[in-house]
Amino acid sequence: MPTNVPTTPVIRSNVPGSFAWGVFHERHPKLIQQVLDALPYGPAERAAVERLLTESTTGVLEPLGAEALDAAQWLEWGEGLWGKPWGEAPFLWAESYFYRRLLDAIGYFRSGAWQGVDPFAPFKSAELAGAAVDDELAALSKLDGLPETRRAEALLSSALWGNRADLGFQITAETGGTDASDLVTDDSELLWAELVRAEGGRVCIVADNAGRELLPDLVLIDHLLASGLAAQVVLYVKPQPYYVSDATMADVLAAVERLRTAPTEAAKAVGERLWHALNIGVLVVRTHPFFCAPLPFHDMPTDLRAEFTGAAMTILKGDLNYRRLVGDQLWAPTTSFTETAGHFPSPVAALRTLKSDVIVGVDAATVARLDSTGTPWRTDGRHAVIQVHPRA
Ligand SMILES: O=P(O)(O)OC[C@@]1(O)O[C@H](CO)[C@@H](O)[C@@H]1O
Repeated sequence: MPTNVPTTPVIRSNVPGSFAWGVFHERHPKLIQQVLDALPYGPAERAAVERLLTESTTGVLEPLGAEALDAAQWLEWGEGLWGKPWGEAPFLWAESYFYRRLLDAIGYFRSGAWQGVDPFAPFKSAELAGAAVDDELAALSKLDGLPETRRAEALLSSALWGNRADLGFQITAETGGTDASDLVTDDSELLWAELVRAEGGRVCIVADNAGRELLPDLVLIDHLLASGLAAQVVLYVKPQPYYVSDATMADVLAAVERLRTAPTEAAKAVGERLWHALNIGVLVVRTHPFFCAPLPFHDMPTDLRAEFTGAAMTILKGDLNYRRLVGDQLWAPTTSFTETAGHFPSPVAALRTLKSDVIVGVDAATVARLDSTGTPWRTDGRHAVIQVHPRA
């Protein structure tokens, strides 16, 4: 690259007052407290969690212990960063490592009683069992009477705004509510057109949060399969607990069960169809270690790239997947989506509510309007995008 071309700054968490700084210094302390309150960890786990909080706010990056199965992998990913303050690492990298170290601290991977116990399960279960989910499932019955396109639009919209139900975000969100909403870029027509164009193909969905986000995702998946727009859907989930409420296979099973045991016929029927779809392999759930890697999708390994190649469309849900798709950098918001997401191995769509500084693909007039409000529109979860990079 010529030396006089300015590069877009990578986001780091070392600027006091910035969103990224707040995640480490405001959100994580509250999260740690909630984790310690939610399960009766013993003195060793509690002390390790407290040490992690101190290290990640005032200390330097320490590598995983040599006994960890992924120690060598992380040593490589963190080359040049070990021994430096956490805030000097890219925000995307540091946050990902924080969650890996949290699992380490609570003994998730060590053989012993806490092995495999999801530290976020109490929050995820409470949300799934809550009255808000009852209401959302009951509302499904109303969709049955709608014309096909209205129904499809409603399902897409629920999957999009379901992304606001992110338990990590809710720890420090000031708005919390689901009232105001603003779709700052809306490529939904293009998304449907692309799905129709490639009708009967394989659609990949890279999930984000469990519970109130995964349920509408599953309902959308049911629609894609039932309408024939997709012959097969591959749903990608995290291989381990991550970013508080990110969906794992256990969360998929819990959500399907919640649908199957719902009090309304419409929700039950979706649950039954999804169960059957799993049985016959038209719905496949997959995972890959890279989904918890601290890197952008640009750097995905060859085997994962091969999985996405040939998909009719890949739909990426949520804020973190967006950051990993376009790069966790302070792009000018008018930078084109295709310029930043065009590296993805299949046509790609982002369904994301805005909960971090990264944003591309917004027209100048909209940026000016949003900036003039004086509100933190990039991070307050009240705005969203549907962005598509179609087939050439
Ligand atoms: O990916 P998601 O669930 O939509 O959002 C993840 C998130 O809450 O975590 C990060 C900060 O911790 C931000 O990118 C974003 O606000």
